Amino acid sequence: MKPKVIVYSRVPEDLLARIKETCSVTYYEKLTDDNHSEFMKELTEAEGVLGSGLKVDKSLLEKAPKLSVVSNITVGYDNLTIRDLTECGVLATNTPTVLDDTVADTMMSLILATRRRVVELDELVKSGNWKASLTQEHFGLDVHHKKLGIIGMGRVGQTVAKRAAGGFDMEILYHNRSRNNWAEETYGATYCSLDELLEQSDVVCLLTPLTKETYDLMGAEQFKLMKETAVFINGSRGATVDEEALIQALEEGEIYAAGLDVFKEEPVPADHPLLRMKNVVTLPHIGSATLETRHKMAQLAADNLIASLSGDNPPTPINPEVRS
Ligand SMILES: NC(=O)C1=CN([C@@H]2O[C@H](COP(=O)(O)OP(=O)(O)OC[C@H]3O[C@@H](n4cnc5c(N)ncnc54)[C@H](OP(=O)(O)O)[C@@H]3O)[C@@H](O)[C@H]2O)C=CC1
Ligand SMILES: O=CC(=O)O
Repeated sequence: MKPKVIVYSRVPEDLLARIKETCSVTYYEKLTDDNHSEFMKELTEAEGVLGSGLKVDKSLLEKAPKLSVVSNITVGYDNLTIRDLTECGVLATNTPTVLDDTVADTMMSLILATRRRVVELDELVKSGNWKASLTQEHFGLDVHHKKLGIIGMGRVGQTVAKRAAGGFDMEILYHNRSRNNWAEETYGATYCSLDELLEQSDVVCLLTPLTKETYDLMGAEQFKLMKETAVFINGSRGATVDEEALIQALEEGEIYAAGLDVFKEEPVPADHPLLRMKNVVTLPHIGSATLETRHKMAQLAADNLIASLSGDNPPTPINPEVRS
């Protein structure tokens, strides 16, 4: 008999068909209040779940006694309490690497948009307010030959460094808990303490996972260390930033601008103060959202699910010790 799985996010048709070859699938394009009770009922029989964002911890695992794999269609896995999954013998998988280039492109777009005021100037032109040659008050700041500080020099961070160093002649600084020799040798990246990075960078790009350690990593103290001409870019998770402190830093001119792909509450409420600021460029958490990359991520998630359920080692496990 085919194992029962729940796919709880929208996935491309060809991949859904592939999963159906080996699994009996209950499919929800997304989880809503309307399908919640049906989903919870299906979960009691499910051996696998695949999608993005479902919070999985002990309380959910108690209601899913047959579950053996949770396949995330994301690289970040702050929605999963890995200790609980491992204790219950449930494999967790994610989708690293296949999205690095696309997410790095998104980060570059936020860097360029904030420093060169792309969105603000687009609005000026479209609103009919371009009446004469622009003067200094509308000029932006350079990106090329500036210092880029990457907090979280991992797979995505390195891919941003590649673009910034190779294409924009930027000098790369970085902060991790441990040294990244490869980034140092390949991109000439310099390891710094967090404070040094904040003090020296013209662009600060946050790309750590969300963990207990990185929750509110950027707060009032950190923004005060940044240059008045520096921009802050967040591609990690909204909860790595104290948004009140960010608003204050922007209002008081402690930093020049911010580019945000992620927010503490998503979707961000329409009346959020950050959305009223000209020097804030926002995106709706679409770092990896191109058709090509989202297909690759869903494919890897499907490979992880199918391999795990057939007793094979999945390509990208988070807690492989479950199988040893
Ligand atoms: N906006 C979007 O759409 C996307 C967002 N993301 C986010 O980006 C994150 C990073 O992805 P990826 O690059 O693949 O992950 P990696 O694990 O490859 O890189 C994460 C980096 O963060 C560093 N890090 C972890 N904890 C800390 C800390 N407390 N202080 C400083 N540095 C830290 C790690 O180094 P060390 O261990 O040495 O500290 C590592 O270099 C994801 O977890 C996700 O949250 C990813 C993809 C898309
Ligand atoms: O936020 C996206 C991810 O893949 O993580």
